[in-house]
Amino acid sequence: MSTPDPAPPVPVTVLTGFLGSGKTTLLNRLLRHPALADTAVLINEFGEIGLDHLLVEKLDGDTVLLNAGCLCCTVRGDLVKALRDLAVRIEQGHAIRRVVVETTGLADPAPILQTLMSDPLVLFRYRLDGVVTLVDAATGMATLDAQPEAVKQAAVADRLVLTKTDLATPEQVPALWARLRALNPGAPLLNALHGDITPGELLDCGLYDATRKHPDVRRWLDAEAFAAHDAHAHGHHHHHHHDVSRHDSRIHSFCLSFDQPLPWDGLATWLEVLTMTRGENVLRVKGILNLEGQDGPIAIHGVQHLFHPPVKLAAWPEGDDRRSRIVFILRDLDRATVEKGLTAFAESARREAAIGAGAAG
Ligand SMILES: Nc1nc2c(ncn2[C@@H]2O[C@H](COP(=O)(O)OP(=O)(O)OP(=O)(O)O)[C@@H](O)[C@H]2O)c(=O)[nH]1
Repeated sequence: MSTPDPAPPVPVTVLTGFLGSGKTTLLNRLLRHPALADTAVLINEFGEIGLDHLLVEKLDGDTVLLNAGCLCCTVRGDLVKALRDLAVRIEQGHAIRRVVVETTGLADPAPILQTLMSDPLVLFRYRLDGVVTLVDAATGMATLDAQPEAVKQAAVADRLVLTKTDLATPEQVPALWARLRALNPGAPLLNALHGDITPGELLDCGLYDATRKHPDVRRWLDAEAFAAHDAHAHGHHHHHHHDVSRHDSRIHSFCLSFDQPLPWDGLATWLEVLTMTRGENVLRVKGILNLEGQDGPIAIHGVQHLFHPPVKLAAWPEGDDRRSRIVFILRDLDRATVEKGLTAFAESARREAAIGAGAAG
């Protein structure tokens, strides 16, 4: 008798955005939607008394308050515990099809993402679906100027949502869009007035969904968006060069693509060196790889010094695009340095393999 297949991992959406950017408002609206039936909400509160959980309507046994402050390890410990407890309830037959983690406005999303990549039980039961970052249209510009954490939240997002456009001036919105686009070319820019948004725009943007036939790479890692942004930025170089703020200019978001299959040895060694030496500046890396000696694509995903175990995908993306594409969101590390390092490690691994083959033959 065969054992039944384990339940598919539950998608986790991380909802972030600066203080008062409208996270609770949006979450309340979303939770009313049928697409979010059976969603468990975890709220990571900053401060002694969590008020947000009182504001999340439909509060029931599946809303857990993580009253942990913003110390990274405390947050991680509590989040692991909450996710483990939830996993037990799922096992007992409790219908939970999705998890939303609402972070405090001051939070760095990195430890939350890392939790989803490093705890064995969490890795088994859950998959990161995406990071949704809310930006207040009226105050967003000033917040991005003053708060490096807000810049980081916007840079690592899979979906960017502009809120409170009704309070913004007609000039503020396009200026903010341009700034967010420059920080994070790959994330679709959406609008939510008073939290009103279609769930489909925010959810299911992850890649690790084994149930899909073709991985929806474009939803997960929009390499074309980076190319379009590069072309646009170069065309307008002289116009927006001068108004890039100090925080923004530290962030480098770009996509490298490789036509030839890459040697895993070289790439893995290089990633290890990168995360060991510059881990705190690796805000996010995600990629789909065509590796030498592998038939199918491999997905990689990392945050700071932690990488999710590489995932073998069942098929190449639609259109059979077999190029390796890696998106980098880095601080104080530019494209040229990364490209040079990666290429050098790949070439050296190829040389070693050739020598090894020669010696063997
Ligand atoms: N005018 C306007 N107000 C909004 C909009 N979205 C949210 N708000 C209001 O903005 C305030 C803050 O919204 P919240 O949803 O509490 O924001 P939050 O991000 O959860 O706040 P923190 O938990 O403090 O970080 C509330 O008074 C909302 O009613 C919008 O689109 N337009």
